Amino acid sequence: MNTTIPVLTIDGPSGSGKGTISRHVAQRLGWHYLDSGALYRAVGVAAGWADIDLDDHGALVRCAFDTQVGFRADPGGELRVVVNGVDATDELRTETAGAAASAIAAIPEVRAALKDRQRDFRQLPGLVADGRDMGTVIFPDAAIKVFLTASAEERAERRYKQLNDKGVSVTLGGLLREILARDARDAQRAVAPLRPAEDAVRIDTTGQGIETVVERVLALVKP
Ligand SMILES: Nc1ncnc2c1ncn2[C@@H]1O[C@H](COP(=O)(O)OP(=O)(O)OP(=O)(O)O)[C@@H](O)[C@H]1O
Ligand SMILES: Nc1ccn([C@H]2C[C@H](O)[C@@H](COP(=O)(O)O)O2)c(=O)n1
Repeated sequence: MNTTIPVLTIDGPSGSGKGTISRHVAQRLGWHYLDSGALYRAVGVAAGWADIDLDDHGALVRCAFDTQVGFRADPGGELRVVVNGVDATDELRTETAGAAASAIAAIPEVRAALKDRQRDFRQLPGLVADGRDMGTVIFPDAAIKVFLTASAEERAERRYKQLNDKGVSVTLGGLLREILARDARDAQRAVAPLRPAEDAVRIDTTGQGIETVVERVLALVKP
């Protein structure tokens, strides 16, 4: 593992703002960005395209090894995710894809299959990596580790607004149930469960705007 390249890990539960904050911070620092959840989502979506049953662990592990995932910025600077040659960005962001990703992420061999791919993102001048186990398993030597939280109610409201803005019809109650179910599965699995690294700085973002949180994280990098 290359330990000379700086890494900032940002872990936390669904809707805590990991992706948003990580992208802003990476941009401000001029560092690379790893959306590790997109890899799990991509495998889940690719498995769906191939009609693989979520109980067929052997086929899911092969799918994790075989699925090609590419990241590229569109002309507006938005990150697009290409799965096996298909732009799957919108499909990856659905709650169905999130739930499938959470289910396959509980399979230890799937996690092992994706480990090196995540570590390959560690490139100069530095990396901001977001997920569930960035600080605990993938980059345990990271210099700065953040664990973002927010109340489940606020996370559901954020997701509700995000989906409403996209014209997706959902209910707040349904989103809250999905978030709580995903939190429980991600935190209770046997391997690499969602939890803060012992040396992580915990930031509760409830009631805090994006800019405030970005500045709090940047302050850890440039004390
Ligand atoms: N501090 C914040 N205050 C208000 N809204 C926020 C904040 N952080 C993120 N958001 C909004 O909440 C929504 C979810 O954020 P984001 O997708 O970054 O969360 P996430 O933790 O990466 O979720 P997931 O794990 O499901 O991918 C987005 O619409 C984002 O703009
Ligand atoms: N490092 C990671 C990243 C993601 N997962 C799993 C668990 C999540 O519920 C799911 C989707 O992630 P998201 O895009 O919402 O960040 O993928 C994981 O286990 N480990």
